[in-house]
Amino acid sequence: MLQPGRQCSGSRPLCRGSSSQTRHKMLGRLACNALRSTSVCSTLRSSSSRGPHERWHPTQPAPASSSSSSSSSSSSSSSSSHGSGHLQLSSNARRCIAAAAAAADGSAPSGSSSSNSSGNTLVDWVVTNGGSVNGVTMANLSGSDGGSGWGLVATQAISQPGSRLIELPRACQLTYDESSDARVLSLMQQVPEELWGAKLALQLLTQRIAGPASHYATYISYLPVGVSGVPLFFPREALEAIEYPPVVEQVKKRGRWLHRFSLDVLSKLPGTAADPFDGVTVDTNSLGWALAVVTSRAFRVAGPAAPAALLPLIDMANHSFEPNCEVVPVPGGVAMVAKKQLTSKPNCEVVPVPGGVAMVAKKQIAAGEPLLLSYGRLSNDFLLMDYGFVSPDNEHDRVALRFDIELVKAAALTGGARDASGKLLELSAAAPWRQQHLAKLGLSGGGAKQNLQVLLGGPNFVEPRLLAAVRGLVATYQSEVDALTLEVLGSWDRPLNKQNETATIRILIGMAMSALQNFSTGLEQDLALLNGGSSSSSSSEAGQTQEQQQQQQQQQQQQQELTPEMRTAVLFRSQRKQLLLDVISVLAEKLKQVPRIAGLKESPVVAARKGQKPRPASKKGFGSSS
Ligand SMILES: C[S@@+](CC[C@H](N)C(=O)[O-])C[C@H]1O[C@@H](n2cnc3c(N)ncnc32)[C@H](O)[C@@H]1O
Repeated sequence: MLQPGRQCSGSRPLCRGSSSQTRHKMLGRLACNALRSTSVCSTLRSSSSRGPHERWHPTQPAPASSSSSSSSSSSSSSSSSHGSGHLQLSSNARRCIAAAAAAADGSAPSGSSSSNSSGNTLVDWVVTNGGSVNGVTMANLSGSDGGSGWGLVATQAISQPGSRLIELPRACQLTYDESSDARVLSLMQQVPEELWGAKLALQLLTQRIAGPASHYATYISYLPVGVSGVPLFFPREALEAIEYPPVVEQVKKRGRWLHRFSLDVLSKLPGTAADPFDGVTVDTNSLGWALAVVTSRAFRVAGPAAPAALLPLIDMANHSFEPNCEVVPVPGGVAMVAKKQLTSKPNCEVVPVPGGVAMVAKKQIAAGEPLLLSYGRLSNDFLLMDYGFVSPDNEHDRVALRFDIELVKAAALTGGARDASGKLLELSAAAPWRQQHLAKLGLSGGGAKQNLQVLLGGPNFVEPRLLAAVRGLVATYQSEVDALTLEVLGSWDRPLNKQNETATIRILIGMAMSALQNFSTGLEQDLALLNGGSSSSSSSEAGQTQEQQQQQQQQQQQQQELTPEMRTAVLFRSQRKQLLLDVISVLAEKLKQVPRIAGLKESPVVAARKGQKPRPASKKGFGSSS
């Protein structure tokens, strides 16, 4: 599932992240993940090492490789100086990219020799192309804004919320519409709708390959060489170390699509009339780079149905959940333009001018303060997959579980759930009314409405749908469930009865515990890894053999040498565990409170046993039934 990019003001997220590292290492990893083929991996892995946050440079090859001997129009250049397995570039591609990079003098924040030293060129480019930049500059904030790489900073105090800091007319946005190259549009039609980022990636690649001829050459020279934090480029061991199937599967799916599309579609283009890439073969690596740039930076300015856009300069703003800026659409206008035939009467006409976008201040901002945007209310899954970082204490974070009745049954055992007579609960969803209940929640019955992913975390700690499902499964009688709306069943305020609520909470605890058990390590071990192996569990114990001690030392050394990707993977999974533990502790507290809930009745079974007349389930106070 790809996340839609950021939208303007208030709706979905807008931008996607970047960071960088060695391009070829990254590309090799992408291919490895996609192909799982040692030979291809080792071929692509031969790489030169580059520092983080590097940008394209005149001496640096483009992320597009020649089709080598198979391409008629892209005669292979001499092989690269980076080693025998290095990807070869067509001389055409080299020329283009070199010139594109030469169009800018900017540099990457790492301060490496190949990087731009300022963002002035990009600022100038925006202004030259009809945009405006007021009191903003690009800066390497070295993480002081909570981000990484380039950031934006206020050069003067901004006293008025709503002040336009950067304005980009349509001409400054890298996007596509019906007037774009028909060959690119035709390629885009072969991209599945949910991979919206890949469509814009194809457009980005045409501009990249066009080199200095591209209107966007300056902007492209500021794009990161690699997007290292994004798991699409993780080595296999780091990807597996994430240990969280919703992310790992999605990353693999993206990798597989990239590989297939480049092989089945893009590799066949050179030499044909359908080729928009000037004879340059766009391979998995090139497409992967473009996709990662788009998913980490693109904005969906015109809503999820319209094409995404790259917004030069604005996309240098780093993310915060408490941003001081936002991106808003600027309404279009009209312009009076001369007709082609000036001799005709009238010789002028009024034409609509499409709207642009602006980055505006949300609040007062002091001079020197970083300018930050929210990329959206994203869980760490999406921050990691699309932007390559995770946010600690992310209130939008959730852990996704797959709803499966067998897992719920196991969770009932793990959580020690009991039925109204005190016996261990034996759940069954077999009764038709239970199936209907689950189907109403989209958790059974198949069909388009089925979505088996349920979430833990967030303000309710448990997705209401899951709470409603479990309460329904635990209920003894159909009438208990039928009497209530799904909304009521999914609300913590409206427990069914004491026994049902107790068993429900125990099952939910059991689900969270089972999810924790799916990880191969505990939270403590992860924290120790992140802290360089300094946990008490890793200290030498008396009575250890020499071999054991050596092994332990080796482990500690590995811990200290966590690669950046491994570190990200371990950090991510440790946060999943922390979230699950938090959910368990809140649920345990709720469990304690059940006997104290004022007015909460006994289950009909217990009530009957105690000789009370069971009250019929009532809709009173619970809203209308659906
Ligand atoms: C739209 S770009 C922002 C500009 C980017 N820093 C650059 O150097 O080009 C998004 C990328 O910036 C980095 N980034 C942004 N906000 C961040 C944050 N809060 N923490 C860590 N990295 C962040 C990530 O690499 C992300 O993929």
